Amino acid sequence: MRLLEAASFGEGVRTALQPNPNDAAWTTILPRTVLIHSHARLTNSSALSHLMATDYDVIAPLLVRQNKYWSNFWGSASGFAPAVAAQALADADRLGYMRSPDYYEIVERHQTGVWTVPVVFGAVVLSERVHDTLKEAAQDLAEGEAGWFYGMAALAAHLRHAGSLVRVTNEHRFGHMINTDAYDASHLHPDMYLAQDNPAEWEAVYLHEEYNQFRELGDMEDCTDVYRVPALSARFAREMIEECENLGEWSNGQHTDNRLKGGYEPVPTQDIHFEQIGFKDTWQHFLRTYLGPVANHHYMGYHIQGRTTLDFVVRYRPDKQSFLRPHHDASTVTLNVALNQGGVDYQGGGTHFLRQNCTIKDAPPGWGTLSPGRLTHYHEGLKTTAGTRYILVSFIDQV
Ligand SMILES: O=C(O)CCC(=O)C(=O)O
Ligand SMILES: [Fe+2]
Repeated sequence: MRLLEAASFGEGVRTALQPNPNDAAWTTILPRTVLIHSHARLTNSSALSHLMATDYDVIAPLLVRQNKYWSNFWGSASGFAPAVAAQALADADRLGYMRSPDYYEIVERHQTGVWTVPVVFGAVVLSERVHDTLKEAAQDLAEGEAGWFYGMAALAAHLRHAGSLVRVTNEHRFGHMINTDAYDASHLHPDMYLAQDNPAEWEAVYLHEEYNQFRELGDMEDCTDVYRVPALSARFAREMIEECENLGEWSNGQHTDNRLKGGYEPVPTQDIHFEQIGFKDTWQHFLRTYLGPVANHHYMGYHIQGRTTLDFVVRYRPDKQSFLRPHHDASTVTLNVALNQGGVDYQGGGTHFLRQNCTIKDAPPGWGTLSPGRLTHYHEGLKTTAGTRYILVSFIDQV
């Protein structure tokens, strides 16, 4: 097997099929050619062997964006000029998407099988029988400039001319497509914002690795109704600090705050609100999807919808704001997540609950605490005596 990486469809196919003539291995026709786009994730480790076991001219595994209907095949298409191979590229230009009546059934795997379709993207296995057609399509594409879409559309036009059928199979779960529509390069860490778009990838990197064990963590001894939550990964914690420091627009910790509706903050911190770094939507998704089950487990009957009064990152420093005086939060439940390591990155600090007389201190980055707001858990931020302490705070309400 030979593995090739290419920046475009044309380049990839040309390199695979028209190789260096001095390289003897390249002059043989390969029994199969597999094209895989960087957005395709074949998470089923048997995906390729399932596909190789078939003997179709062209077969693609069904790959769908997570929680979406967007997939790597078209159920139907308009604009093919039949049997005019020379016009393949013009065809690709004219090609129009049409949804077939059974599209949803196939995407949701209510019906499984092998389906004949006009065009596929993402990942495709081609038999040696269509080698020449693949070569023609590659020759059609100008040096390096044709992208994946035109490449695959031109290939589909050539295959149609040659009488070869393009198929997609949903007989197995093969994997999914990455969604980069919302990728915003203006963020320092754009992937951190894609929790909703690519949940599997996001969870693997940004959710705490022990998240699923939250049920095993009971009430904290001597700290009634306060719960430790394995919320976010250490990498999330680091990147969140970097994202905030990259923006650098920390408030000055004064009572007057024009980011707030009333313009007044009774218990001001030096902070950056999630609106300022464009993280609000992602955070609401996190609360609904991941924190909701935790809150409902510990505080029976409490369902988080993603509504909060404020979400922000606080920065404590001995020379700037170093502590926060006792107060009640404007929340029903507060989530307070450590973003860096007490005893290492800073000295002192911690959350002290006055009525319960307990202190949460030196939690590892990514670990959070849930505590009731407004009435029972009067608390303060203890003095940071050296270094910089960062925490993420979210004031959560059910309605
Ligand atoms: O420093 C802490 O852990 C407490 C922070 C806090 O109470 C708040 O931001 O409302
Ligand atoms: Fe607070």
